[in-house]
Amino acid sequence: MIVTLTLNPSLDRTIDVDRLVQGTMTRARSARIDPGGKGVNVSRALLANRAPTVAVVTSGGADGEQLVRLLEGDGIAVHAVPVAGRTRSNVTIVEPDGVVTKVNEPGEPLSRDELDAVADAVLAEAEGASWVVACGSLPPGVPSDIYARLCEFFASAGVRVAVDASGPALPAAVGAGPHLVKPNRDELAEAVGRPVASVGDAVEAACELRERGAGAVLASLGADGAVLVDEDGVTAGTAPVAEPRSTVGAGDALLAGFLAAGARGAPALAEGLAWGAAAVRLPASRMPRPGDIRRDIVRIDTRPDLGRSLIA
Ligand SMILES: Nc1ncnc2c1ncn2[C@@H]1O[C@H](COP(=O)(O)OP(=O)(O)O)[C@@H](O)[C@H]1O
Ligand SMILES: O=P(O)(O)OC[C@H]1O[C@](O)(COP(=O)(O)O)[C@@H](O)[C@@H]1O
Repeated sequence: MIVTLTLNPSLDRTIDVDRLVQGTMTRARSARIDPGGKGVNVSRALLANRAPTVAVVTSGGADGEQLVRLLEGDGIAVHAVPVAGRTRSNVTIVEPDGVVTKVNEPGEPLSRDELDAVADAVLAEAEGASWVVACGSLPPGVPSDIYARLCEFFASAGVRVAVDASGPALPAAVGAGPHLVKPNRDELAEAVGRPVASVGDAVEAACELRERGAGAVLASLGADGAVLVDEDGVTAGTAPVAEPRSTVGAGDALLAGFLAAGARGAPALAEGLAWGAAAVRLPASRMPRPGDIRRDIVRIDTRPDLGRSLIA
């Protein structure tokens, strides 16, 4: 069982327009609403591929109720923690040439009691779980070490923790020794304080996060695929997509596939890449089902000296 935690879930509103012109009224060609937030997407991808999962989410106001209804309608086991603040909406505007403009609301603050209620929910669901996966931005006012505290708590409980975070929450979590972190290129660069332009830069930065405490680093690199740096060394892979539809949720699908395949080594990386590529071929933040996933396009490099060759 994989328990996901989304402290800042969202209704993901995807709007297709012919052309987005700032400062003008544009009539949309179509629009859709999906349940969102990074942990939510991980659970959505896992469920779509029949991997057992529970999504722990905060839920506030009518939008929070709609989020829970959408998830339950998709058959996802949800542990919703009621909160006073309204659940946010994240808007993605897509133009025919593939240009995507995304505006994410910050979300509403959580009170101390609400954070305690979330902790109790995760604790209850984590009983017997193989992973707790904490993903996404933190609502305003939530301490940036919240994921770190989760890592410390579950380390003593023998439950593995994966973190997909941005900003100060990522280095704080790394220092608490998570089993796995899943930064994208920008998050990796921010965590090490230098650009990550090449795959070699990503490997070097991932090695630094391991030295600082992370057990394994699954670094996603957009169209350049992903690299995995763990106790077995460095593995890199790609899964090219000729006509990307939407990259929203691709990182979450990559993480879900990696976890579903055992979260270690080349086979798990390959599965994550296949799920990530499948998500990119789908519109909005649709998560791939078994029929969407193509494993033949995945290329994995497992040369033993790969790390040195990429960094040199
Ligand atoms: N343009 C693309 N072509 C092919 N695969 C892609 C593309 N964009 C993303 N992916 C896949 O999705 C994964 C996650 O994408 P990325 O943008 O790095 O993460 P995030 O969504 O977390 O920012 C990548 O590792 C890759 O496997
Ligand atoms: O594209 P990614 O990084 O896989 O995640 C997509 C998800 O992240 C979100 O953009 C939220 O991200 P934040 O929590 O960082 O604001 C959601 O709208 C969307 O469901």
